Amino acid sequence: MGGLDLKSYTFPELETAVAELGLPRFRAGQIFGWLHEKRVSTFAEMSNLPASLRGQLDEKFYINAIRIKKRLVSNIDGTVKYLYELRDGNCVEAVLMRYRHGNSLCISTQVGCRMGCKFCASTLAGRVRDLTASEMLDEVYTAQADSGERVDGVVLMGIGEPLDNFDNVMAFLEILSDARGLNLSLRHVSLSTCGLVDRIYELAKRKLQLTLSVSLHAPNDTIRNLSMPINKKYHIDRLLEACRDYFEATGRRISFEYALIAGVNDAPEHAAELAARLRGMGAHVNLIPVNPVAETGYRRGDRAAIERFQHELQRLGVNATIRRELGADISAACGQLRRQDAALE
Ligand SMILES: C[S@@+](CC[C@H](N)C(=O)[O-])C[C@H]1O[C@@H](n2cnc3c(N)ncnc32)[C@H](O)[C@@H]1O
Ligand code: SF4
Repeated sequence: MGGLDLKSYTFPELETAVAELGLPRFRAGQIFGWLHEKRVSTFAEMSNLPASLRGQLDEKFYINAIRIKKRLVSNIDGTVKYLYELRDGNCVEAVLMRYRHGNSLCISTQVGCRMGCKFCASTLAGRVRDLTASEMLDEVYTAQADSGERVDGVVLMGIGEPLDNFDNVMAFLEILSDARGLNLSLRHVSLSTCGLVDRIYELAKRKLQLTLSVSLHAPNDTIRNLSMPINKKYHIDRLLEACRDYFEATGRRISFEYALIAGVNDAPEHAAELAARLRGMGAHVNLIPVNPVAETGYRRGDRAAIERFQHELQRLGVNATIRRELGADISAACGQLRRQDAALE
């Protein structure tokens, strides 16, 4: 087995690799199909390739695979949380959610996270490494194979900051949406970021059809500085400027995530401040009652406070919804994912 990760190659990269091996171009299509349509795990299974070529591939490349180390199923709503073990023994989590309009998989993009948001379990032990494109693809392929159901949408909202792993995430999206593979339209993909401004400009240039979600969680710098260290580098005004640029460049509306923390950011005046900042952006605000993480000490307000916040935003002309909670009994909600099984720690 070779040392190069063939499943992470985009189709054009695979065409180049095939040319370098002195092979005819059509081999690239065959190999890509085996990896991303039929999703085989060994070169031996690529039955329409000559044995000599399979041997050649095996010498130079490997086919990534991940293993389900643990699967938890919610008794409330059937949500499934997977603890996946990667080739090097590191673990990440993914969550399969079933909605009326189809199945959505929330995937991890890094082993851990270095962004340090105070309310988030994924960052508690820092960042170990980025995930490769093939590992992100395998989160999807493995959930599909295990559940026997198609994944209709993917959200990059698990462990990690996707824009801190930019190149691998871009390769992942290219392969995921390739018609020769899973062929999942980027219109069914949401990428969530804590707000890496430079990368938002970079992403805008690509004009992808995905939905960008920005984790805002505060109406001003004073509050945001307390819980999100990234805000010290990119203040809210700079972040929202990048969001406006993104909207203009792509025509895609941005969704803002706002986790309501009791007594911190959930007063009606915070809603008014938020509405004033988002005016004219066609923005959608997703309100999330902050999820409990033992180490954080943050608590959510009661339902009435959350609804009051939503109504205030709506009254001021900002579209706002309250996120439906899935998998509450298996710690599968936003910010509760870890790179180790909490029960095993
Ligand atoms: C875990 S992050 C991963 C994606 C990216 N790093 C980000 O921050 O947007 C996904 C979403 O969960 C939110 N989140 C983190 N901890 C949370 C908590 N305890 N309660 C509710 N949402 C939380 C994040 O702010 C973000 O909107
Ligand atoms: S909320 Fe996102 S960026 Fe912040 S620590 Fe968690 S995973 Fe990282």
